[in-house]
Order: sequence, then structure tokens, then C-alpha cells
Amino acid sequence: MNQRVYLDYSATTPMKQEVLNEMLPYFTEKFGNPSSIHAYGREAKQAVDVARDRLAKAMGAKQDEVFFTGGGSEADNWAIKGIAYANKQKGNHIITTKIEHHAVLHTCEYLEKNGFEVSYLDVDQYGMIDINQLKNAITDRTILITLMFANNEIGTIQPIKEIGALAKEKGIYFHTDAVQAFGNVKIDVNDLNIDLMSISAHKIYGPKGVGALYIRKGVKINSLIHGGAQERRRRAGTENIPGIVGFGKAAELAMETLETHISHTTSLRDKLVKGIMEKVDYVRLNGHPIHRLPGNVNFAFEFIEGESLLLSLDMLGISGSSGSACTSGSLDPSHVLMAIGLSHEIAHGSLRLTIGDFTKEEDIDYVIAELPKVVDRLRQMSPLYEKVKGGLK
Ligand SMILES: Cc1ncc(COP(=O)(O)O)c(C=O)c1O
Repeated sequence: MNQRVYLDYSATTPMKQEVLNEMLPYFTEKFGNPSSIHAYGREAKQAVDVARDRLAKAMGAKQDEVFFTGGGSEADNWAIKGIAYANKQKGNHIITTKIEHHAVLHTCEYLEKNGFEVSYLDVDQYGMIDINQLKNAITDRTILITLMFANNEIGTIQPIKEIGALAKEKGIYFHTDAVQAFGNVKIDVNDLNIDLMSISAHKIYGPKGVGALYIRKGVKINSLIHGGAQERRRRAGTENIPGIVGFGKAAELAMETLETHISHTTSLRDKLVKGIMEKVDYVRLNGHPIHRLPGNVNFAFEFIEGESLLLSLDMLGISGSSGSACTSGSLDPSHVLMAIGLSHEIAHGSLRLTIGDFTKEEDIDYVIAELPKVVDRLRQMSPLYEKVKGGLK
């Protein structure tokens, strides 16, 4: 029986036992609706307050600046559409990048069909934006800069502090999709001048289907979900109490263990990169060599089909990803890998392996032992590789 090695922490994380323990009573005996004024309702409301407080502390915000949502995608939609429609008297121009998650890109495309203009910034070969290109893109009609904190595929971390300072200086709202960064890097919304920030519980060892949007006090934003008066009249719908409780606990744990989490994932990441680079030829590391998420590895193997590589690894019990979880299954090369300038062929030969708290040293040893063999076997089937190896090219 093969070992089972999960290396897809950027797609989702397993929930921690402490998180589940804290959630469980809210499915059964503590089942109240926080909008009810009786004891059951008050108990549920108090649980939401505790979770909100924990999240606020984890990002340096005030409690009443944190709003729960049904996940990171909803938070992105709310931030972008909410700012666009609330500020359209001031302007109709939004700036983003070509490497955002589809929750941001498709929201921007939707707004373009509805009278807004969007500038999509390029990135360099490492996935980094150019702050001068950002400055030049700003017009007197710009109302929002929405720019991801860290990329979900290649792990590149953007210069968020500089972007926040620029947005503040120009009087433009700054939203960041921090779904991948939160819990992996230290974030203080005031220090970084962030006005709006999306986060999601299932990326930080919490439950799926719950997220949050940080909205700085005073920011002019419309609601996305209309109905009841929940979330201080800004996001209708009976709250997902167990989910919110789990998110709060996961955020608290993430902050308590941030340093050890970063050193654990960074050292395994570096070991994996070194191990593969030493044993395999015609391979490069996608993403920034230094400014990248601690647990992110993304290789581009030449002369290989990423899908075949994934399937072969899956048979060995190794679970990775060929791009973002949302794009796997489609044959189009990832928009992120295209944006950093990879050819279609090399983009198709890319493999993302993301490391987390439960990854062990022996898991990485196993991958370093098996992956080169798989790459070698698949390349034997590539006529081009044979040619290159034989020096015929
Ligand atoms: C950068 C980024 N933004 C947004 C999302 C969407 O979050 P959720 O799955 O909670 O809707 C993801 C999930 O993969 C992500 O990686």
C-alpha cells in the first residue's frame, strides 16, 4: 500500500480537531438563531461576537469592521461590486491584475458589461506587478484597486504595503484578496493601508463555505445580499453559526502558531525545491524565488503533460494540482502561467505542490524519491525529449 501524501493545501486544508470540537455544540444543543432575543438566540449571538473578535485581532481590525460571508468568492464579489455601485458618481474605473482568482476576474468582467472600465495590470516573469505601471493606470475616474495579496497558483506575494500607501495617497479604495495569504503571513490592515480584505476559513484549517470581508470604517459600499438585518444590516441571511465559530477558532490558532507554521512549511518547501532541482533536468520554479507563500511550490517541467503527471502521482498516493483547483479539469492553460510568460507547452507541464501543517519530512522525502522517476518515465514517451537528449536539436 502506497503512502498517502496530501500536497494541495492551497486548494483546501483539513480541519483541525480543536476547530471541530469548538463547532460541534453549535450543531446540536446550542442551535439558536442569533436574531432571537431569548437565551438560545443570545448564546448563538455571543458565539458570533467571539468569532468576530478573534478575526479582528488576527488582522489588526476593529470588531465592527469584520463581516461574515459564505466564503472567499462571496467576499470578493461583495467588495468589488459593492464599491463599484456605491461610488459610481465618483468614477467607473477599476484597476486589477491579470493573475487574480476568477472570483475577482469574472466579477470585473461582469462589471465591464455593466458600464465600468477595468485595467488589468501585467506581471513580470515572477508574477510581480510593477508599481509604476499601477501608478500610470490611475485616472481621476479610478475608484478601486483590487489586487491579490498572494497568488493561489505560483505563491507570489505582492508589495501590498506600497500599493496600500499609493491608494491612500490618491484617495482610491484598496481591496486585497488575501484568501491565500491570511494565516500564512502576518497581516495588519492598518499598517498595510488595506480598506477591504477577503479571507476564507477552509484555507486556514477551518470549515468550508464561510469567509469574511474586512471593511474599514467609513468605506462607502453597497450590500450584495439583501434581506434581513444580519451583519449590521449589510449581509442578509441567518448566520452559519458552526462555520463562523470554526472560522474564529481557526484564525485564533493560526495566529498563535504563525511563526512555527511559517518555519515548518518554509523548510519543507525549500527541501522539496532543492531535492527536485538537483535530480531533474529541464525544470524551473514558477513564481518569485523569495517573495512567495511559505508552503507553495510550483514546478514547470518541460516535455511533460501536467495531467499525466498528476494522474501518475495520484497512483502513488501523492495529491497535487496542475494549476488552481478551479481551473483543473479544463484544458486551457492557466491564465496565471500565461501571464508570467510561459509557453502553452510549459504551462501544461506545470505542477503545484502546496505544503501545510500536517506535512511531514518523510512525505517530502517520498516525493523527492518518486517524482523524478515519474518525470523520467513520462519523458521517455516524448519524442521531443528524446531528440533534445540525443543532441539532435
Ligand atoms: C486567491 C483566492 N481567492 C478566492 C478564493 C475563493 O475562496 P472560496 O473557496 O472560499 O470561495 C480562492 C480559493 O481557491 C483563492 O485561492
